[in-house]
Amino acid sequence: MRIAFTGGSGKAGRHVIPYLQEQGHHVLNLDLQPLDLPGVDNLIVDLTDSGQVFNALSSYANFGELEPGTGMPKFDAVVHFAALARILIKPDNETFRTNTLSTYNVMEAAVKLGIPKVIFASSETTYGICFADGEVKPDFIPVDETHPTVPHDSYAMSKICNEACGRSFQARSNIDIYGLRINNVIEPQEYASDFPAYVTNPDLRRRNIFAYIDARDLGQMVQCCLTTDGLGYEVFNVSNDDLSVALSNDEVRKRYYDGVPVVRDMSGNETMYCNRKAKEMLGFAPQHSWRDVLTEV
Ligand SMILES: NC(=O)C1=CN([C@@H]2O[C@H](COP(=O)(O)OP(=O)(O)OC[C@H]3O[C@@H](n4cnc5c(N)ncnc54)[C@H](O)[C@@H]3O)[C@@H](O)[C@H]2O)C=CC1
Ligand SMILES: O=C(O)[C@H]1OC(=O)[C@H](O)[C@@H](O)[C@@H]1O
Repeated sequence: MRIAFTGGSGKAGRHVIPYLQEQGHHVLNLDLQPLDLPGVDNLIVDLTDSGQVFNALSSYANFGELEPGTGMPKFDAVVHFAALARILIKPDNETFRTNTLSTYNVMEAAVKLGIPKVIFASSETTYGICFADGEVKPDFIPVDETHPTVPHDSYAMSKICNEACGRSFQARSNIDIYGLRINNVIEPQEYASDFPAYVTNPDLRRRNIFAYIDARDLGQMVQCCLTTDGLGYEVFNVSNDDLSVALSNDEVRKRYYDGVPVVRDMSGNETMYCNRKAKEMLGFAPQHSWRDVLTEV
C-alpha cells in the first residue's frame, strides 16, 4: 500500500515505519523533521496548517512517481501519529491546539480527498489515570474500551476530541477510521535501560496501569488495522500481553487496586490494560516482552 504516515520521525514512528516497510508498504513521512531511513520519503509539513495537509495528502512522494506520467497516485491510507505526545512539553493550551487541529486537518483532508482509511494515535491517557492530579484508580479492571474517558489534562482531552472527530468524520464519509489507545511505548533498548527500575519500584508503572506496548508490536497493530477493512469507526487498546512489572496480576491488584471491581478472572502476569478487542477483531498478536531481555527476573 501507499501510505502517508504523520509524525514518523518520532519515538513510535521510527519503529512502526520499518515494520510497515517490511510488510511491503511504501511510506511518505509527513513531519516537521525528516526520518533518515532508506526507502522512506519525507515531506516537511506543519499539520496544524490545513492547506499544507491537503496539499501533502495529494502530493507525489518522490521523483520516481513522476516517471510513468500517469498523474499523482492516491494514498491507500493515512497513519496519523504526529502530536505533542504528552503534557509539559509546551503549555497546555498549545498541546490541545496542536493535537486537535492537526488531527481535524488530517481526517478532513483524508475524507475529502477520498483516502479510504485513517488510523490515528489516541492514548491510554484518555482513561484519566496517567496524567491525573493525584492518584486516580480505574473504575474497574481490566481497563477495556468501555471504561469511562474523563481525563484531567489537556493532552488527554485533545485525544478525546480526536476520537470525537474520528467518529464524526467516519459517520459522514463511511471510510474506515480506527483509533489506537496506545499504552506507554517502549523501544527495544529501553528494556535494558528502564525496566530494572520498574522491577525494583513497581510504583513507577502505576500511571500506565502497569502495562506497556513494544514499539515493534505497535507496528504489527498498525499492519493489522491496514489489513482489516470495513469496521467503520473503532477504538482499540494497544498493549502487550504481560504486565510491565515483576509482580503477578494478583499481587498488583492487592497492592494497588484495593476496592476496585474486578470484572473478570485474570491470572499470571496478564495485562490489566485489556487488549482482547484488538486480538479478536484484528488478529493482533504481540510478539515481544521485556521478559525476553531481562531473563534473570
Ligand atoms: N510515546 C508514548 O508512550 C505514547 C504515544 N502516543 C501517541 O502516539 C503518537 C506518537 O508518539 P511518539 O512517537 O512517542 O511522539 P514523538 O513526540 O516522539 O513524535 C511525534 C512526532 O510528531 C511530529 N509533530 C509534532 N507536531 C507536528 C506538526 N504540527 N506537524 C507535523 N509533525 C508534527 C514531531 O516532529 C515528532 O516527530 C502520538 O500521537 C502520541 O500522542 C500514545 C500513547 C503513548
Ligand atoms: O510516559 C508516559 O507514561 C506517557 O507518555 C506519553 O507520552 C503517552 O502519551 C502516554 O500514553 C504515555 O504512557
